[in-house]
Amino acid sequence: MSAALDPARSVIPSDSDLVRAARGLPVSRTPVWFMRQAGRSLPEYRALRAGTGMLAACQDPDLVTEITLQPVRRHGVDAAILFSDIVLPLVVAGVDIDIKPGVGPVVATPVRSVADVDALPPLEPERLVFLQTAVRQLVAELGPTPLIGFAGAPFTLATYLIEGGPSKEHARTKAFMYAEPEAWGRLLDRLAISAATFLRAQVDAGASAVQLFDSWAGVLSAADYAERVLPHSRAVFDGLGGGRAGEDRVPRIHFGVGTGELLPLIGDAGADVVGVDWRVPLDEAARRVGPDRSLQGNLDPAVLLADRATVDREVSRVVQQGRAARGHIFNLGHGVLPDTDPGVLTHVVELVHELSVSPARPTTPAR
Ligand SMILES: Cc1c2[nH]c(c1CCC(=O)O)Cc1[nH]c(c(CCC(=O)O)c1C)Cc1[nH]c(c(CCC(=O)O)c1C)Cc1[nH]c(c(C)c1CCC(=O)O)C2
Repeated sequence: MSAALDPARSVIPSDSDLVRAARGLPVSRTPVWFMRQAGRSLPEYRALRAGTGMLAACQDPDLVTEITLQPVRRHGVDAAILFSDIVLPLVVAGVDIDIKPGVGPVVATPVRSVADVDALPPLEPERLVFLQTAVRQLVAELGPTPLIGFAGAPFTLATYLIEGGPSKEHARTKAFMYAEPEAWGRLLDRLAISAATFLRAQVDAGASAVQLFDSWAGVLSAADYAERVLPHSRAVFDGLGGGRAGEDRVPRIHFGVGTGELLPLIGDAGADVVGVDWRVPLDEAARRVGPDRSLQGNLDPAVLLADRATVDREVSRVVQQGRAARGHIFNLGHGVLPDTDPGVLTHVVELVHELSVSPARPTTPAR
């Protein structure tokens, strides 16, 4: 059952287990949600999306609301994540991008020169009315369950703009970064402003936490990341406003794949929570990130395709290793794979809760 439907867990989103874990406060049980929890693993998603393009769906507040709620109802996860996409701020600003099924974002005119960078249209906040409508509707429907807003980080968005689509090596992106440092800086500055605008709109409308996805940052060395990328990611968080970590601002989660060597830096960019993929165990990740930040992760999404005994063993290992962190939000190490059995996801939510119930903060009110 979702927290929204469970009267025993009458909390407000800003005091939910997710927000508390992000701040390193005691929780009633380890909060759990899944990256890509809304999407093709759910038959109700496939039914609702039939006949509507991905980018059209993301700009329809009623569809966004319904799709975002589907996994909360079905799995009883501890957070909703807004149904959207990292390229949406670019699309809304007028950049010609399509999301091709089975491929990902494809850019009609890739960014390959200083002139291309300067020609990128800015994101006008007035164009985000649909987004704020969706967030407000969601906050009303979700009750005590927090809504996570998100944006793509400047580097990861730059990879799509420069490559023109998904890429493994990101060779053109790196070549541009090395050969055109000034244009690179200008591109990432612009992307940081648009990401901050996109996040700000969601927070102003009531999102309880934000996640900045720098999915492909792991292709960089720590030195290049620190010098050429981190300052721009930090600018996104700075542009979001609010004070230091605490009650006066929504928690910030920062995630990338293959970032084992970058974990301390990812935290330094301004995160309260560092997202970890499956490559680094959470106890080791906690050492790398230090005592001032919480962790999110990190079950290998492929484990969910294995037998039940393997799932249970791996879930319990992740819960156990997560205890080394200041706070732990259970998640996968990357998004739900489309052919995942949704029943297994529901089982994982129940198991994480069972394994982590804490007597220190009972879920039913004391008499
Ligand atoms: C790199 C990236 C993208 N988009 C996103 C990232 C960062 C996260 C990550 O590292 O996976 C972020 C994203 N995209 C989507 C969400 C929704 C929220 C959630 O449930 O996590 C989020 C958080 C929906 C989506 N975004 C997309 C889908 C699938 C489209 C569909 O259902 O038709 C969904 C549910 C499309 C998309 N968009 C993108 C890709 C690679 C794809 C997959 C293409 C495919 O395999 O068909 C770019």
